[in-house]
Amino acid sequence: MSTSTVPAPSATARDRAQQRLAALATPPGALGRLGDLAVWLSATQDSVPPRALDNVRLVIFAGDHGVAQHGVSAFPPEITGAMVRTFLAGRAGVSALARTHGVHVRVLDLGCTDDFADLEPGARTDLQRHKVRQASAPIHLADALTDQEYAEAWRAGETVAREELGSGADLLISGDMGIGNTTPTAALVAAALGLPGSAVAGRGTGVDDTALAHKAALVDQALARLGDRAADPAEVLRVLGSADLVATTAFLVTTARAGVPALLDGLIGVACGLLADRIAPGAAAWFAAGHRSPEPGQSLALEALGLTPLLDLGMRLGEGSGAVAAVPLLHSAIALLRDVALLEDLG
Ligand SMILES: O=C(O)c1ccc[n+]([C@@H]2O[C@H](COP(=O)([O-])O)[C@@H](O)[C@H]2O)c1
Ligand SMILES: Cc1cc2nc[nH]c2cc1C
Repeated sequence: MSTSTVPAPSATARDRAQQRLAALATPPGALGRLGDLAVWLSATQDSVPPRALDNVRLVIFAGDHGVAQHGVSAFPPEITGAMVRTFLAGRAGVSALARTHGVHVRVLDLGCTDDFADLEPGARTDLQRHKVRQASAPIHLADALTDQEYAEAWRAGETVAREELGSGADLLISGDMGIGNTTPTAALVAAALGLPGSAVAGRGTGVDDTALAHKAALVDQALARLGDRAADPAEVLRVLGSADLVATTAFLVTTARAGVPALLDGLIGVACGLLADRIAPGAAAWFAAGHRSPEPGQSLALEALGLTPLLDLGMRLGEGSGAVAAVPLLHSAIALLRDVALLEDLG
């Protein structure tokens, strides 16, 4: 794993895109954030106007979390495997959105308790398996992963990113599936920003007030276990994360290093984006935020990354769904900077 700084998107292309935006046959600033988005895409592609995005790819990182056995979710852990099967059947929320918006979907199992052994060989083609372990350890009681498991999960995330980039991806999205995963991701944000559990804990799949207070207390217990290891972001990820969260972070770092933009989803994607930027400073310049989740930890992490989400629809599904829902806005931004006449051409 390399921790050096990530080269920034092209400043020259950004300046040229900004000039083109200012020269369009629109009142200054009239395209609002779509204009900013087009400028960002130009900088990441080193192209003015930006090229069309015709190979947008989503990888859903799936895994179970030991903490899910400790009263932090409104749903049982068995839902994780059941939803992976639903992705394979193309019937999940994100499947419908991805089909509508032409986004390619792939599912990677890093640590589901379900071994999917009963799946027909034909049905397995969309499920890649790199099972690091069956569920991470409960983070308030033990380190989520060993050093070896961490390294294995990191390599799996790097490999899947390279494969997706090798398929010609021009925008990558990370999605997640894992009952209980809003607890470790809240803990990751808390550790990265020096906040207590009560500031980051949210309702996830819809827990009541009692479970919410319990969740915040478990995050505090996990932070106390972490102690001064909080100074090392890779160690934070190993102790408080999981195989799927490590792989997601590696995927985002690898994407940024390859100079390809990524669209972040809800709490899970943004928490991993924050860790990616801590592990590989500068990575965040390659990220845009698809949507705002009601999870407080997501808003805190977005602010720390300097990102404003494109959509604010109250979505809290995960799976990459909020990012996929924002993909049409990227197409709109590109079309505007590419196709609108210049003021000087009006005659
Ligand atoms: O992306 C989000 O911000 C988000 C917010 C709430 C729930 N989720 C999804 O719900 C699951 C985690 O919720 P929980 O309550 O089990 O921690 C997991 O599969 C996520 O994809 C995701
Ligand atoms: C049904 C269901 C679908 C999900 N998708 C992502 N997280 C989820 C959690 C549940 C409970």
